[in-house]
Amino acid sequence: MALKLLETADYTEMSRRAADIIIKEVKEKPNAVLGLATGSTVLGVYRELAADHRQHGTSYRHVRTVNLDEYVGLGPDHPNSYRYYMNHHLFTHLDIPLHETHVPDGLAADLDEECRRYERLIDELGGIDLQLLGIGRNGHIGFNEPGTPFSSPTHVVKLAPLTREANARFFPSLDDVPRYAITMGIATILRSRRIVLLASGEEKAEAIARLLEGVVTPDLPASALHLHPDVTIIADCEALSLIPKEKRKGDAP
Ligand SMILES: O=P(O)(O)OC[C@H]1O[C@](O)(CO)[C@@H](O)[C@@H]1O
Repeated sequence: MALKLLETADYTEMSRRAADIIIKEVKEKPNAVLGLATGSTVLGVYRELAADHRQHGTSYRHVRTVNLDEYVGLGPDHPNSYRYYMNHHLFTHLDIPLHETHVPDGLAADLDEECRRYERLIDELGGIDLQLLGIGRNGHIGFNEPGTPFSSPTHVVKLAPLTREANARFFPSLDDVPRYAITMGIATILRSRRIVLLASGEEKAEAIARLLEGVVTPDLPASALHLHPDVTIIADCEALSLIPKEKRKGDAP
């Protein structure tokens, strides 16, 4: 199945287009299950959702959310935990009940059981209607690093050096970046009914070029998306800078 590719002029337009898709989903299905991501790329989307909620009153009262991942060892009060990030950047700006928002528990005593609980939770919610994804420079989605089997459910992962280095900008030093995380697996992500992947900036150009080459391999975790029937990639010019112009419109190979 072909991935749909939407090129945008810049980060702002990328964020607006993604927010529009989410807002439409929530209007059509007020109790939608949204799969959410963290990182820098999606921040603009969350700003757009917050602004739309303030200005137009789109309601999230019946929406449920599940986040992709969380660092092992960081709790909700830690400013670098993904739970803290989500509360701070999105949930407190919407009318969504906090108990309907879910992030893996990075402090769980039994991490394997936490992974199993998270899988059960997603099933009990009825599955993910719309999953938002960023992409790592090495092509990771969630924290599924190169080599992760496509059949993987939610699991504990040892973070790749490149990922720890890329995320060190949020921490006092590289040493403070956790070495492990819990992440939805690739199989978990692929069970979502619809997927929207965002990419912005030149540092993502290589990963996007490899993804659009169309080779499906665990060396590039995002390439698993070629196996899904409904994926839209929204990428700005810089993220598409390694793709010839004539190949940037419509369906990717
Ligand atoms: O948007 P960023 O900060 O480049 O991160 C890309 C991806 O990496 C992660 O932050 C994990 O490292 C994902 O959650 C995110 O989608």
